This record gives sequence, C-alpha cells and structure tokens, in this order.
Amino acid sequence: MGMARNQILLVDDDPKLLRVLTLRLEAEGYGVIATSSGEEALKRLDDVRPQMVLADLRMPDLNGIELLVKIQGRHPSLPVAILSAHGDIPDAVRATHAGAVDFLTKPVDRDRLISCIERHVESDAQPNWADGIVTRSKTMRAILEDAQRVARTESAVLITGASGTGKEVLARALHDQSGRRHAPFVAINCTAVPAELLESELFGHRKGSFTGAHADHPGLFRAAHGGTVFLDEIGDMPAGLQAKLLRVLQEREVRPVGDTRTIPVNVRVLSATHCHLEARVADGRFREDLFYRLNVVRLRLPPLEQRREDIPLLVAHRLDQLCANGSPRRSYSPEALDVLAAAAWPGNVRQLFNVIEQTVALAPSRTIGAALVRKCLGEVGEGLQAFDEARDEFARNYLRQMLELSGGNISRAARLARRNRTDFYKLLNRYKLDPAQFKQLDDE
Ligand SMILES: Nc1ncnc2c1ncn2[C@@H]1O[C@H](COP(=O)(O)OP(=O)(O)OP(=O)(O)O)[C@@H](O)[C@H]1O
Repeated sequence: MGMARNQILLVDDDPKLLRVLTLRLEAEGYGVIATSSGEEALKRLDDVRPQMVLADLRMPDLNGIELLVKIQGRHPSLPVAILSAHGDIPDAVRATHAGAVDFLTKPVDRDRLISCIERHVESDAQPNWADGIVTRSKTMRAILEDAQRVARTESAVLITGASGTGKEVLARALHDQSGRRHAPFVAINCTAVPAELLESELFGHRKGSFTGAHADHPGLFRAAHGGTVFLDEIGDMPAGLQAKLLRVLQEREVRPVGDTRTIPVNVRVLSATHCHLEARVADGRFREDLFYRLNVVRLRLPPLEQRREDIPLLVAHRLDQLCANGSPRRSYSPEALDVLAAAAWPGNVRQLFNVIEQTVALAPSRTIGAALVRKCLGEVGEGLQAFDEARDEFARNYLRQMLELSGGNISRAARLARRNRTDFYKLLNRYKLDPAQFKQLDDE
C-alpha cells in the first residue's frame, strides 16, 4: 500500500506464460503480483491493492470469469481483463457481459497488452470521493469529475435523469463533499407531498394557521440550516409555490405559513427532475427565473441502458449489500448475467436493484438461473418467451397429451410419439411428468 509504482495482479495456471508476462510488465516499470490460481489471487487481494487484474480464462478451479465476478463483489472498482488462448467470440462476449474491461487473446501482443494496461490503470486514478456511486462508465466518470469540482462551491445544481438513475445518490455525494457536510442534508420529493401541504413542509407553519396545524413546524429549509436542501421532482412543483421558492432563494429567508415574520436561512439548494424542464419553461408551466436560479450547473445522468458496462458492477455491489443485510449469498449463472446485462431497464438502477433483490429472495439454490431473472423482469408475462422456454413448454404439453391418450400406458404413449420406451421414460423424467397421474383403471 502507498507504493508509487503501479501494481498488476496476474493470474495464470501456466507457469511459463506467467513468467513471460511478469518479465514483460516489469520491463515496463510495473510491479507484478504473480499468482497461479483464482483462489490464490483472491487471497492476495486481501492484503494488496493492485491497480488492475489480468486473469486467464481457462483455469482448473476458478475460471477467469468466475474470478472476475468474485473480484467485482469485493472490489467493484478494480478493473479486470481476461486472457484467453482460444479467443473465440462467445468467450469474449461472455467476459464483457460479466464486466471484464478488456479481452486479450494469447499469444499476447506486447503493444496490445501495454496499451490495455495503460488505459485501465490510468482510468483507475479516478475520483473515489463518491464512494456510494458504483460506476466505471466513461460518461459517469466525467459527470463525477464535474460534480466533484462543483461540490465545493455554493452553486445551485440541477441534476437531470430518468427515474432511478441515481439523482439522489449524486446529490448526497455532492453534499458530503461540500463544506456543508457537517450540517444536515434534507431531501424532499415535491410530488410525494400533497400540493396544499408542500409549502408548510418546506417553509414551516405557525400553530393554528390551518386545520391540522397543531403546533409550530419549522419546515425543511430551517431544518437544513447550514446544510443542503435537495428538491427532487422540482418540475412538478405547483406554480404558486415556485414563486415562493424563488423569493426564498433570492431573499435567503423563509416565511412560515400563517406567520408575519420572516426567518433567515442559509441553505444550498440542489434539485432534480426527470422531466424536460426547458420544455416546461417554454410552455409556461415552470417559471423561467426560477429555472435559471436552480440550473446554474447542470449534471445529466444517463439511463442505465447507455452505460451497460456498469451493470455487472452494480450487480456485484447489490449482492454484497443484500448479503450484508442478512440475505443468503447468491450468485448468477453466466446466462443469467447475460440476461441482466441485456435487459432494457426502463426503471434504471432502482429497477435493477429490485430485480436482484427479488431473484435473491426467490432463488431455490445458490446459483440464480436465467429463467428466474426473466420471470422477475416480467418478460414472460409480456408474452415474450425465450425459445428454450417455449420449446420446453411445448414438449411438456405434447407428452402430457400422449399420456392422456394412452391412459398413462408408457409403451402405448411411446409408440404414439414414435420413440422407444427407454427414450420416452427419459423424456418424462426430463419434463418431470408422472405417468401414474394419467393412469386409468384398467392398466398394464
Ligand atoms: N451508481 C450507483 N451506485 C450505487 N447505487 C446506485 C447508483 N445509482 C443508483 N443507485 C441506487 O439506486 C436506487 C435509486 O437511486 P436514486 O434514488 O438516487 O435515483 P433517482 O434518480 O433519485 O430516482 P427518482 O427520480 O425516482 O427519485 C437507490 O437505491 C440508489 O442507492
């Protein structure tokens, strides 16, 4: 730790190649930790922090992709590249879906090796200030860099992005990185509070100022004094309140509902919206002057489908979180990971996290399969069935029909299906059909 030299963790069960790669990397000035199995590599990661991992795909115990998935669970920001002797496309696709940053084919070309390492070791020197934000997407990293810069200022920031893209996480990271971090961060979703109560929620009220106002209420702005207020779904704020908010921002004081006095407040305002605020300004639903107040700096979060490289990282992160909260340790089969990596995710990270939680809760065994993931994604429910599932369903129905026609008599059913008895038995086993269920009184 703390060493200036960049370290690379190499994992390969072929001692010769391990040696060649070690020499090559050392010649380029890298420190090399050479290990001959996935297990050994994981053990070393307990006490060393390399900048990158290069792992062979085919290894006897833990293969490169399994190792990759394990590493992502423990060290989500550590880049892993996969080496393969075969270099066939399915492997490369699988490795990329599982979250490998690169795929190198053996014999490893020297220039490709070095450029691959330079790219990822460099990009690893990225901000880790936003610890709660899991990402390796280039776009996201650029946004985080902007965010880090603006965090230390007093500027208002408007965060835009679809629902579930992490707007609130980003707002909190901005607060945690600001000079206001020791004061409160108060978040409110402007659509979650009925319009008539929103004003008093934000700015407080005097006892008796309206029915139900049994006591004085300071309001969120005063509760956040010295800190940050995060106004989520600002685009849906009622027009009357927009005017009042603007005044609060200009005067830096609030007037509680039913009060004649104003009270000074010192807050920084961060806001977020999933709607196109410029369009709302254009058609008069959002005040232009308020828009300019809020939109001093704009951070745009891309939808998850535009940063699919984050999916494996987010999956590993969420599995760890669930495990830490007492759920059993689960992992996804490679096919299941493919389904997660390819899904549409209209609900973005929030939806991904939900699907992960559902599959973990429902999984009958340690490894979560593709069928369960599809089911939780609701794909089957929408009438779109995977070919394998459709075929299995057809086969099961067909066999059932043969059994019904033959009254549960295997020989007869087999003859109808033009299969021999042994084959037919195997099919019944595969599709978990019990001929006894179809038996009629006079039988064999
Ligand atoms: N990059 C990320 N890393 C880790 N967790 C994330 C990331 N992005 C989002 N999340 C998680 O996803 C969920 C949704 O995020 P968040 O509430 O910030 O989204 P949002 O854009 O504010 O959504 P909405 O617009 O619906 O309020 C939260 O559980 C959050 O912790």
